Amino acid sequence: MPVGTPADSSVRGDRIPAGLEVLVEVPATSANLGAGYDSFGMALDIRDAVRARITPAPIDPEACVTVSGEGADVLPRSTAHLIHRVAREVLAARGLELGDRLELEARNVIPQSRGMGSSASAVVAGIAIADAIGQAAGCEPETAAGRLAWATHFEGHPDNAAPALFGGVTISFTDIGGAAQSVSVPVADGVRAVLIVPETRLDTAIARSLLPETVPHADAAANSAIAGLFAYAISHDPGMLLEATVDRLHQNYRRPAMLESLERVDALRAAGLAAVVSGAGPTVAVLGTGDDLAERVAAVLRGDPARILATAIAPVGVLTTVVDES
Ligand SMILES: Nc1ncnc2c1ncn2[C@@H]1O[C@H](COP(=O)(O)OP(=O)(O)OP(=O)(O)O)[C@@H](O)[C@H]1O
Ligand SMILES: N[C@@H](CCO)C(=O)O
Repeated sequence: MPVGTPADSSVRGDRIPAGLEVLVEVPATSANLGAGYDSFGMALDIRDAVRARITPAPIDPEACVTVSGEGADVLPRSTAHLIHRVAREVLAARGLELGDRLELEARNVIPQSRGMGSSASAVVAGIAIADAIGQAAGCEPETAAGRLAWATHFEGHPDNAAPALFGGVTISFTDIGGAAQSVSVPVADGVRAVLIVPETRLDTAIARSLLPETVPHADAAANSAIAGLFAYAISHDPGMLLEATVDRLHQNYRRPAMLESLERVDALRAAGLAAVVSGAGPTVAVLGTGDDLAERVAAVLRGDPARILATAIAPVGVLTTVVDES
């Protein structure tokens, strides 16, 4: 877990300006992208927005978060809310205690528990809010590596967090020192994504519990070749994306938990479209080119009730605006 260093060791909560307002906008993400289990990810042009405010006086810790849109009926309104919890923990590591003065207003559009990185987006929002508050209190900005380390600490794996932080298509890995790192891969002109989002939800923890402890060596070897091919196809030759998105590590093991999603993947791939399970599912992502990609997907899935969302790959990750420095 990273521990940010205050620029001045006397930095404490009383240095946080009352009235400070920060707006963060975080993209949805699609992880794995076929062969890149727990590694590949891409940012999507769909964003949750969170406004954070430092109140002049302490507020009720049971009612310090408002939520509209996705999850409004289930997410906590208290300091137990994921974004609140992340922001407080990151600030505490910098010696900054908020003392019940952080108010959040979340406007959510990213579908939750569907494989579109909603939890990573919430974690990244908390990290970005903490960083902006920390800087207003005199701390150094968090480094890119520090942000990714924090996100990995909360998420357990960096594949969704990296594109939510940095945008585009990312390849995350653990470096030889044991730290999460990521690199950005250029995306060839015209590559876009179509998401097929069902009403059903699947908890990532449940999807992960279906994976075996070990896989056959032949599968690992084939998967590593395809993972390398993906980096080439997405950046240089999108015509190879169908070949470059074959997975042998996770999708089939998870089939029992999302039969319809895997049927969609099979049907789309049989029609020549590069379809994969998005993250831990049950959303399906299709990568390809052409203005008519969504129509081609819809033609294969005719009569399917799942929502079809056409989106660009977002070139930038989380956006932070200090609205009022007070
Ligand atoms: N905007 C949000 N604000 C607060 N908590 C959230 C938010 N979005 C997601 N969460 C929390 O994360 C949980 C969903 O996480 P989960 O990892 O199961 O799915 P996901 O992140 O949408 O999918 P995936 O990781 O496969 O892309 C929600 O049940 C909720 O607890
Ligand atoms: N790589 C992760 C993404 C979802 O968090 C998984 O497939 O479980």
